[in-house]
Amino acid sequence: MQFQISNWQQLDQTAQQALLERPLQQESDSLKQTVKDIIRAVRTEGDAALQRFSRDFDKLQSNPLRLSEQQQQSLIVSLSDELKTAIQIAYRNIRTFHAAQLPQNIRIETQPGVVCELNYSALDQVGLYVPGGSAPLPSTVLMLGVPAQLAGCRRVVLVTPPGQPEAGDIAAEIVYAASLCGITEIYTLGGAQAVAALAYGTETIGKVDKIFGPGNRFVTEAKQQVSQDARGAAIDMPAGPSEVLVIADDNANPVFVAADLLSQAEHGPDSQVVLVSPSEALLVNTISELKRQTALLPRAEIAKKALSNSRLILTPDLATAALVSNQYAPEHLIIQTADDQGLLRKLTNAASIFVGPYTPESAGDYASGTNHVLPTYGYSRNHSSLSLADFYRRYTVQSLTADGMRDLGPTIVKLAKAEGLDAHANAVSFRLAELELSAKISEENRS
Ligand SMILES: NC(=O)c1ccc[n+]([C@@H]2O[C@H](COP(=O)([O-])OP(=O)(O)OC[C@H]3O[C@@H](n4cnc5c(N)ncnc54)[C@H](O)[C@@H]3O)[C@@H](O)[C@H]2O)c1
Ligand SMILES: N[C@H](CO)Cc1c[nH]c[nH+]1
Repeated sequence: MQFQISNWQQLDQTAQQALLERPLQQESDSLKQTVKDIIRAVRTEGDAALQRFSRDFDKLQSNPLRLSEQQQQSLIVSLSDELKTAIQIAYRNIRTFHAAQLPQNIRIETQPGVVCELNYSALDQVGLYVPGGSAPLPSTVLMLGVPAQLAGCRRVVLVTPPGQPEAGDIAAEIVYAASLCGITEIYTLGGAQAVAALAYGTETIGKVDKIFGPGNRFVTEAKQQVSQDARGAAIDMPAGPSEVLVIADDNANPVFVAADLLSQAEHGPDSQVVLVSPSEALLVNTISELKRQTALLPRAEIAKKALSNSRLILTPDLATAALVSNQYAPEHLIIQTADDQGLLRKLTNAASIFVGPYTPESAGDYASGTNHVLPTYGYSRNHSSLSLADFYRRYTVQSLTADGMRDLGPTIVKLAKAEGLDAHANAVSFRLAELELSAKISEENRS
């Protein structure tokens, strides 16, 4: 494994930009076409296409698609009590953090007789994508299932690729986590074809309103494509291959830093890990640790591929390290420095931040309570981490009394005329005329 330290100050702007590019951007055209073809096939052939893709990509000779209640129960009983307890603790913390995010309806009288409301209502049908190509992720079930349960979505569908192709089964941990979240509609299906099935529906799988969840590049691209079609489905965010940026100085422990970098490198070959430091010694010591720890990992081959896309960047100081991080806009940002709080104030673009030597990213990945579904590819510049609010739709309600119309009407007429939209103006002025007439009639009746 070869590692190279790049000196930020010695690079010109173009080289700095190139250093912070994500690894997969160059193959995006062929990826788009592959995914487009898969979506088209699912839309035209339905379940038959799902069976074909399950065979081609997931080595399933035939896919029963829906996991029966009986299969779910037998998977759940196969799980050890210890693992069930760990999943329950994670469920509890995630639920506590998300329950505190309950959105509040607003009702305001903006001026006398003019009442405006902002209301939240739970999305009706949601699809949860739980990755399973490289490793089954029951933690992702909790990150998606807990907010769907708290919001009270009527239909919650879970799709995940089969972990054991011979059996066609999915991991027992996934089914148990789903049961805690009250989810029973589960399909053994992954990739772009699962996203297409959720967005458009097939003979077996009913269409949903919004699709949530992370996934590899095929899943992420499919989500983007279906969200651009009005007949498709909304999506949460582009949550693709995992990435982490660590800012560490001389105070950091290279053993911890290397372990944190590897925790994301082991996700998949297209993950990216970045270390930014003003300390050359820390960079050099972390490289030794990366080599030592990688050799001990069961997923060493995957981690090595991801590490070939890694970046080790020497900056003149921590302030520059913060600028590099803001430019990269990482999904996860870990800071381990002598002045974590001071640095925190300079960090603008990161989806989830982990502060201090005892806060590994793994805490948020599994059990602290925050959501691990996060924007990647630099989208943390303008997208947020998943929260309870994402499982609702917002809508407004308004009501004007006659007095409210009398007061506000002339303003609306002026604005509509200024835009040259006479029908808009008429909708108000006809009412104002009617109000004036009925006022005149009551006046006459009184005298
Ligand atoms: N950003 C986040 O919030 C977040 C959270 C958790 C995981 N992740 C990421 O999710 C990803 C999970 O990826 P994964 O691959 O393990 O599982 P996955 O479930 O996302 O993808 C597996 C599916 O990809 C499809 N596929 C594989 N090769 C294909 C090909 N050549 N052509 C078409 N389709 C193909 C198959 O249908 C397979 O079922 C990782 O990259 C991980 O880093 C991200
Ligand atoms: N690191 C992933 C988010 O990018 C989430 C995860 C699941 N399991 C372990 N980690």
